Amino acid sequence: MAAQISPSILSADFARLAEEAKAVEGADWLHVDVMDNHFVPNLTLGVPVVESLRKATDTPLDCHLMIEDPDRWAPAYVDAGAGSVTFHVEAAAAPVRLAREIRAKGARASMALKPATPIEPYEDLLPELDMLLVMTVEPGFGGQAFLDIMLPKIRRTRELIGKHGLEMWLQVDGGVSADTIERCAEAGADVFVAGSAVYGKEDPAAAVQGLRRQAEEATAAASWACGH
Ligand SMILES: O=C(CO)[C@@H](O)[C@H](O)COP(=O)(O)O
Ligand SMILES: [Fe+2]
Repeated sequence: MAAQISPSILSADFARLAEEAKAVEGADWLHVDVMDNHFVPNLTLGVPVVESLRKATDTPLDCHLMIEDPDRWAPAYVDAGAGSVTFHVEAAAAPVRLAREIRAKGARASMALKPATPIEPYEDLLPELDMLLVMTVEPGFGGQAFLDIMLPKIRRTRELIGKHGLEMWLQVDGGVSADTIERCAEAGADVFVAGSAVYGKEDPAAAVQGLRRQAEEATAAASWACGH
């Protein structure tokens, strides 16, 4: 699968969200960070904003829920028009039931791991998911430095996906930029969230294309992608 870029609107101007969403058309996804000031110490947006964004752009919405009780709220984001819904395993009471519900409602189901959460206890859940998100910063804020110490977890997750012969995607989120995206791709990521590295640039659409090119070149040279 080709590398996919998902610009995070957390780094956009919230007073001009429709324009900012249009500024990255050509991206594979638009990453929407939902924060509730409980699961993370920051507050962003909710279902009504996602409904409005859905009407403002043709780019599919990749909703990253950093909220408590995703079991209750995640289905509402599918109804609001999200094409992919990511919940945090640390917050979910019943991750398998929730993933099945998201899929049954017609969206891609994805599960996120904070930096201190290992992948190994969740190996058996992977077939229930369309994507696994390895956080490469502590969730809560854009513009943080990439955590290199997450690279081994990305590698181990890619190995598990290969071991089970799954088609699922592996997303990285946090500090992904022109300086770090190649390391992520080499380690096995194939969906890249980038906030400040896209919206912090003069030409966000060109930044998306540049990141995609770098990721694709690094993937082509990576051993995990041989035969893909
Ligand atoms: O989920 C989060 C932060 O919790 C991210 O999606 C950030 O919005 C990414 O921003 P950058 O680190 O790329 O600036
Ligand atoms: Fe995110």
